[in-house]
Amino acid sequence: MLRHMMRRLVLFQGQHQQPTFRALRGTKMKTPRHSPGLALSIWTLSSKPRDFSQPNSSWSPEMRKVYDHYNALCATDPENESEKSPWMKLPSYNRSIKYATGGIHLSKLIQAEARLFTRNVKEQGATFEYVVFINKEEKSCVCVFQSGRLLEGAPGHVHGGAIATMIDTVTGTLAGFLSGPIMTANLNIDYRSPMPLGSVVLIHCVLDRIERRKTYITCKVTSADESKLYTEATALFVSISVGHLFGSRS
Ligand SMILES: CCCCCCCC/C=C\CCCCCCCC(=O)SCCNC(=O)CCNC(=O)[C@H](O)C(C)(C)COP(=O)(O)OP(=O)(O)OC[C@H]1O[C@@H](n2cnc3c(N)ncnc32)[C@H](O)[C@@H]1OP(=O)(O)O
Repeated sequence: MLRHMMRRLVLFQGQHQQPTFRALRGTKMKTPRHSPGLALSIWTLSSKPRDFSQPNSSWSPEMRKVYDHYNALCATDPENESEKSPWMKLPSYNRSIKYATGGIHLSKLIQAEARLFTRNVKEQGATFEYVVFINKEEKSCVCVFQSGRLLEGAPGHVHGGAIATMIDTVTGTLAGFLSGPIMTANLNIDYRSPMPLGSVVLIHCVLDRIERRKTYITCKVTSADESKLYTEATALFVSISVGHLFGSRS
């Protein structure tokens, strides 16, 4: 019975509205009989995932203002409907695997009820509040990020590891958007000035270049008005087969 249910699972990538990783290398995939939202769940969690990129009451007026600005850029101009905006807002879920088929490693992951690191605290505003907007034409993205009280490092300021987490997440999101399944191979960070805890910052990322399996992204973190530079980074992502995550190197 369990095996039958497992076969009906489909692998999801959290940052995209549509399932993108349809197949694990070496495993046969079946389309679920029901739509993902209606499919039987083998765990007790809601089958309708929460989109964390929606505004919530923990957001400061500044966070909301910057979000509204980029969200408006995503809208199609009503006077020129044939021209689609290059901007799009990415939805964000707290689990990358929702319905998946696979072997023992994958079922262990499910049993562990894995959650995305940046979205695993229920209390809104306590840790990472962020939304990523991608510009498809420019191969760039901007993330609006509000740090919460549980991310303190130096007194009153954001922990360097939390900043690195956000840089990895946003550069990785852009690299994944452009190149498909990837993993971080290298991340270089220069912390230029301390980031006040609770502040709203922008994480700007742009594609530098793609060489074979390597996608290079550059990143700058600034204040919301872009007058202050907090952090600079470069990141290298290497394209992988999804099987790489489950022990296969093919
Ligand atoms: C399916 C994934 C996506 C899931 C998304 C789910 C949705 C979730 C939603 C939202 C998330 C937002 C996004 C988050 C993103 C964060 C991602 C992470 O943090 S990943 C965790 C940290 N990273 C690791 O644990 C990697 C560990 N390392 C490895 O597995 C391997 O070393 C790997 C894959 C990086 C490369 O191994 P090889 O065997 O496949 O390939 P080789 O041949 O070694 O390298 C290929 C090329 O890359 C260069 N290279 C490799 N590592 C390098 C390095 N450290 N520095 C410079 N070059 C390197 C090599 O020299 C080679 O270059 P030449 O093609 O020959 O020119």
